[in-house]
Amino acid sequence: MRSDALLSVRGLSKSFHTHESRWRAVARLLGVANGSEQGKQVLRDITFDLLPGQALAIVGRNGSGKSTLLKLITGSLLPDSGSISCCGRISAILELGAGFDLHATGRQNMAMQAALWGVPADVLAAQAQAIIDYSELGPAIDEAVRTYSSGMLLRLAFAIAIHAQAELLIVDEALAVGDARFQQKCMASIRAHLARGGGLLFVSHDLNSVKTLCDHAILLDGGVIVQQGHPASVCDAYLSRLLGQQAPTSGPTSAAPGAQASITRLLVNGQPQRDVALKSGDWLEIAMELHAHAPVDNLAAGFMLHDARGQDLFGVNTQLSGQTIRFTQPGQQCCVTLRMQALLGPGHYTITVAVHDADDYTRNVIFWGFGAIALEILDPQGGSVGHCKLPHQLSVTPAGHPPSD
Ligand SMILES: Nc1ncnc2c1ncn2[C@@H]1O[C@H](COP(=O)(O)OP(=O)(O)OP(=O)(O)O)[C@@H](O)[C@H]1O
Repeated sequence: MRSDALLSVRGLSKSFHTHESRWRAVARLLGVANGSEQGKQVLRDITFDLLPGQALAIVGRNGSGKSTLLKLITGSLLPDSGSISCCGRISAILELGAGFDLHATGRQNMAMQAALWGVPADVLAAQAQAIIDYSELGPAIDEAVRTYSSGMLLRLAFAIAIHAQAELLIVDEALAVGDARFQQKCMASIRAHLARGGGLLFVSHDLNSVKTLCDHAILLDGGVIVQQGHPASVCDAYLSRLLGQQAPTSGPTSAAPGAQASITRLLVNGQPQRDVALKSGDWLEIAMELHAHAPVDNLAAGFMLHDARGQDLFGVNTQLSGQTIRFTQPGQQCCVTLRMQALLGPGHYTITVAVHDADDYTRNVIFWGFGAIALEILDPQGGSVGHCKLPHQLSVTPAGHPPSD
């Protein structure tokens, strides 16, 4: 264990004994029966540390064990083996509404939840109005929680969790139900919590949120950690597994084994280059040549621009622009060309290139080049900040005299 860790998880394993007899459960608890013999093992030998100020994402497909891991950490489940140590209090939003008494009001639930997380009564009394204001629930705070929408449940749950001033905040999927403005407010509060040296454990299928919020990620598959590291590469590895590919392809183009077509050439501004530097406002051309190995219908070729954290900024594909790629016999070829004006702020970007089934990007994946092209935008003129460099006019005129067109 790292001495500076906020949360330390070592060799954690968990099985569920769904059809276990009472006698066998007793024998297992007494250590005279092997727990893994009969149970379904959902987590195996999980080890990681979470440091103060760190935001750690756990990603993985449905059933990979993410929620079980969070339940072990919050103590609502017990592990078969391994240890968990946390230097501080934990506040968690696991399933929205879980832990709330649906017949009690928001205000009453606030008091019950705070007590559950060990918030002292005087701290709660001092914080109560701030929690209510933060939730923006207004008079609904005195209505029964069973009448709340999922967005209102999130407002209450998050307001309580963030004001509990726990060292470790755990959020499982919940933020997705909030409206955009409340989500941004949650994100800002989480960042402030991290800046104060708190930790975040974040489970989400929304990879953009993972990449925006977290600085480290763990990929769970079949109950084991299969990769950990920078969120962008862990998210790429996760998508790779979902798409049935071995590993992210960031280098030269390659065809998936047995694919009905392959990419024979990928040119960036007419060159077989993978790194390109442009001035803001320059044009970028990506040309991709496809070669059929077998008849195939209904393919789409697409491009996604990401920022330096891997977050999606702009995506386009042939299906979205009403064009279909179809090969009726082997040997046929086509070229897909994207011309795009780089109306971008200075910085580093990547572009993912993919060819897949037009209706379902997880099917018939011919090629998926994560961040296949690295783009640097140079902007000697400056004049604005942010990812976009939109055509604009900014003027100062005497009051009452709007600028003329
Ligand atoms: N109480 C339980 N009894 C038996 N099996 C369980 C129980 N809870 C979870 N499981 C099983 O454990 C496995 C992991 O479930 P878990 O909910 O942790 O996955 P997850 O990664 O959070 O999935 P999702 O993304 O769908 O929320 C699944 O196969 C699930 O069916």
